[in-house]
Amino acid sequence: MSESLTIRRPDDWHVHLRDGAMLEGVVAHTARQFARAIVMPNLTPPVTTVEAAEAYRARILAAVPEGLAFEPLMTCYLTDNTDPEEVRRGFESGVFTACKLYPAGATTNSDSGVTDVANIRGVLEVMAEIGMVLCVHGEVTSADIDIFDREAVFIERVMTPLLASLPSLKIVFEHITTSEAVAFVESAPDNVAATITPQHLHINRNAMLVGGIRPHAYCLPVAKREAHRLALRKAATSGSPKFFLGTDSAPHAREAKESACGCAGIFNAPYALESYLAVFDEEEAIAHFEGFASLHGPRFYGLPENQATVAFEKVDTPVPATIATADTELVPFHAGETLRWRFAG
Ligand SMILES: NC(=O)N[C@@H](CC(=O)O)C(=O)O
Ligand SMILES: [Zn+2]
Ligand SMILES: [Zn+2]
Repeated sequence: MSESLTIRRPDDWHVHLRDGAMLEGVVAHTARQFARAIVMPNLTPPVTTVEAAEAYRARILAAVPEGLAFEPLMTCYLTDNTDPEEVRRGFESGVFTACKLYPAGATTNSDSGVTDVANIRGVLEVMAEIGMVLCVHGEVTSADIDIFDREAVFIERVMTPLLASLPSLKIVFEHITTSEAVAFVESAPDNVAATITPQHLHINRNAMLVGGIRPHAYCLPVAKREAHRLALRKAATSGSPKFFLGTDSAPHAREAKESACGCAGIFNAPYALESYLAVFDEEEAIAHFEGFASLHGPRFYGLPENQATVAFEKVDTPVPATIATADTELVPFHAGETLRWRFAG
């Protein structure tokens, strides 16, 4: 008998499901493992209205294979012109679960993002009043700041002043990649939490740059030095309710990644839970896996825990080199490797 593990069904608190043929090709990977997911709004055009979010939610649900119970939780893409009353209406009608702050120009499809948080002050005040979560891509975009420093500088220039001026706002510092972000979240009050991706627990910047440039290890925020990876592993496996699962699975067609100007994003959805569980196993912290994957997120968002359970078996699980969609192929995270656990559903 192989070793096995059963936990409450997890949720993914940060995922890119895209649209059209890509959505059709990727959504089942997420829906198979996760009960709910916070769906990122960085489509072209971005999801900025209640109406657009309702239509996108319907397209997602239509693409989920029959028999899978999956609830997409929609987010509102904030721009300099977002109307606070649209946000309130979307939250109160149950369409928007959170708002997403992309600093303009920080990442994929962030051109319509926010140029200065002062421009969304009215929106943030309404969010604090109604208890709505702000999801943040935490990187500055100034040309004079080195790409490896952009998260740490964001804490000083944006996060700290924002929290000081609106101390009750619920903030998720997403896909954190630095020890500075870990320390910031640990020392902040309970209304500040962070998501951590599988890739930032597994790889440092060498994985991207040593022995040749590896576009499939490139995402934003970019992987940092080993010391940061170790800080992230410690935080994720600590049992602290401030850290929870958010894959940031971000599929791009193979040819868009393997290019002279390759897109940022790692497609980790197919083996997301196996990838996280490997880390908890290596850190001898399997007892904290359920909290990270299934309990801390709903607690932070004020949503119920899932009732269903999922099981894992400790058996070798080879990850394919590529995964086909209708019109392209995707290279998954861990392509060609063997993971030690298998998600058994
Ligand atoms: N993480 C990434 O590298 N890319 C994401 C955007 C994001 O989450 O920043 C994408 O949409 O491709
Ligand atoms: Zn991001
Ligand atoms: Zn993302």
